[in-house]
Amino acid sequence: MSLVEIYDAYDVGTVRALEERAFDTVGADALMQRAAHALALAVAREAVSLCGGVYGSTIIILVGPGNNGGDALFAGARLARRGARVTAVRCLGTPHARGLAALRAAGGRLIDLDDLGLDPAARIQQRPAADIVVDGVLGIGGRPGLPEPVALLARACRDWLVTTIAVDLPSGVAADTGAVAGDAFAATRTVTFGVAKPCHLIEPARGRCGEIEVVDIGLDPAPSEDDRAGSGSGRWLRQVQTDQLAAYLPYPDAGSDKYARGVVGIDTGSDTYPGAGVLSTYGAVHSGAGMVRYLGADVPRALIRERLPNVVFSPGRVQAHLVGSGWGDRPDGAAVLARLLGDGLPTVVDADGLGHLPARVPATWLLTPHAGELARLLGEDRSWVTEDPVRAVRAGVEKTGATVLLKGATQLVCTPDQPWIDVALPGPAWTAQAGSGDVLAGICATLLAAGVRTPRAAAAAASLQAYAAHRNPGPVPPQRLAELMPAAIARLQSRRTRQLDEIRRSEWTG
Ligand SMILES: NC(=O)C1=CN([C@@H]2O[C@H](COP(=O)(O)OP(=O)(O)OC[C@H]3O[C@@H](n4cnc5c(N)ncnc54)[C@H](O)[C@@H]3O)[C@@H](O)[C@H]2O)[C@@H](O)CC1
Ligand SMILES: [K+]
Repeated sequence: MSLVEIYDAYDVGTVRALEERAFDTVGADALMQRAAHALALAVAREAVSLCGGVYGSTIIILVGPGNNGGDALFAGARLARRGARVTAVRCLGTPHARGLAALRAAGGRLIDLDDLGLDPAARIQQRPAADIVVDGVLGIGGRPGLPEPVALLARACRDWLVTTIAVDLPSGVAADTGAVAGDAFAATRTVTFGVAKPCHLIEPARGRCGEIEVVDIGLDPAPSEDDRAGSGSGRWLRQVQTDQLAAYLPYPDAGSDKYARGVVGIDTGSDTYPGAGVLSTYGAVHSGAGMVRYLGADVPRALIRERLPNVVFSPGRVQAHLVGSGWGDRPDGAAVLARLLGDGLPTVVDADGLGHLPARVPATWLLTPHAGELARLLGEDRSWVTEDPVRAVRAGVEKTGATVLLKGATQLVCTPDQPWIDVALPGPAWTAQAGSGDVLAGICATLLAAGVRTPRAAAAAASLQAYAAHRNPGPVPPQRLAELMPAAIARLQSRRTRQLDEIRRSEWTG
């Protein structure tokens, strides 16, 4: 998956509300035909690249009992009319009647899943005999998980790397949470309709989607508050784009001094865990702070003094605080946080600091837990967080009043009184390593000290780290990745300059 393709995602209830409105204006049949048309085009493009054309390509259409299978069957009919050899495979229940009739009329055929000859006892399944598989088993009406032997087929397609195009979403993933409870299809490409759904943005489901294509079938792309409220959960996720990241970062101008860029006060690390203090300070220093004051324990202090001569070690004016990373069991933790609460400054609380939070904190405070830390904060199991990270990050905000950045494969930012949840740019898997979170906390604090609003600072910091990691792939240690941050910021600044030039030009010509 490339860095960013899609922007807003809505839960199934909201999508259903949008569809209801479109039924009234365009009609259900037209919606399905538009979906089938877009799907057939995507499959045809794949057939051209794999087989040199649609004519003569072999396509298997996997169909379930709902409209997802209907989309797939109508697309199969279009492809059969262009000379593809199309076989539909009945996977669950009774296929969409009109879709099946259209496929048959175009020369396609229907077989049962048993006819594919999968053997549950075999260690290695036969390769499904198709150039392309279209997964129309389950869409937004699907419950997570796949019954056998559909699960077996999903595994066979995945193991043989069969080019698989998912209709709306890969069957087996949970549309609203992004969870993958059991087996699910792993698509090469997912063609989704109207708007994206949370599973297209949240891991592990996102990793099953391959390239994602959102096609316009006539749904309103901007649901109203009523559409969202009607859905019960009202999930609205917004994927940060690289252009937005470039616009969110603070850049100094000729009149900026160190206070305009921001002074960060850091009390992280401990004599037992000095590395966290060093790394969070690296993060702050390399993401553009005007000045960093390190006010933590002696051992990290000595290490920082050796490595970063620009860091100041005396107390004084600061514009944002960062605490908690690598504190370990710190007896005065609660007292430190209570004192900071009185300061009224934006404050990042990371890692061990989260165990000392006052009952309520302002939304200018940013908590940066990973799944285990958020679970502890909420008195839940870690799995409660990972099975539905959107629910969990919202619960974190409700419990504390703070803005919460939930770290992990997908990084979510939730803040009080904002109806959507920001999804940071996805980073490469290499960023999952000890120390990444400490560096990230430092970047967050720098952006807060520069005056960036807390939720925006959190989404931008997490996205900046992912962006830098994408530009420097491989097992780059966190301190080195911090050192690569200036080049990433410079690149984003050039991008921002180009954006502003374009805006000015269009204003002149427009
Ligand atoms: N509603 C609309 O306006 C449009 C819907 N479209 C398509 O329709 C899809 C939604 O259609 P449906 O609501 O019919 O839902 P699905 O096609 O997702 O299937 C729901 C059916 O599958 C069964 N089922 C669900 N999970 C199961 C499981 N784990 N094991 C066994 N059976 C299971 C359900 O009992 C139900 O019968 C969308 O994803 C999209 O592909 C498109 O045609 C575009 C327009
Ligand atoms: K599907």
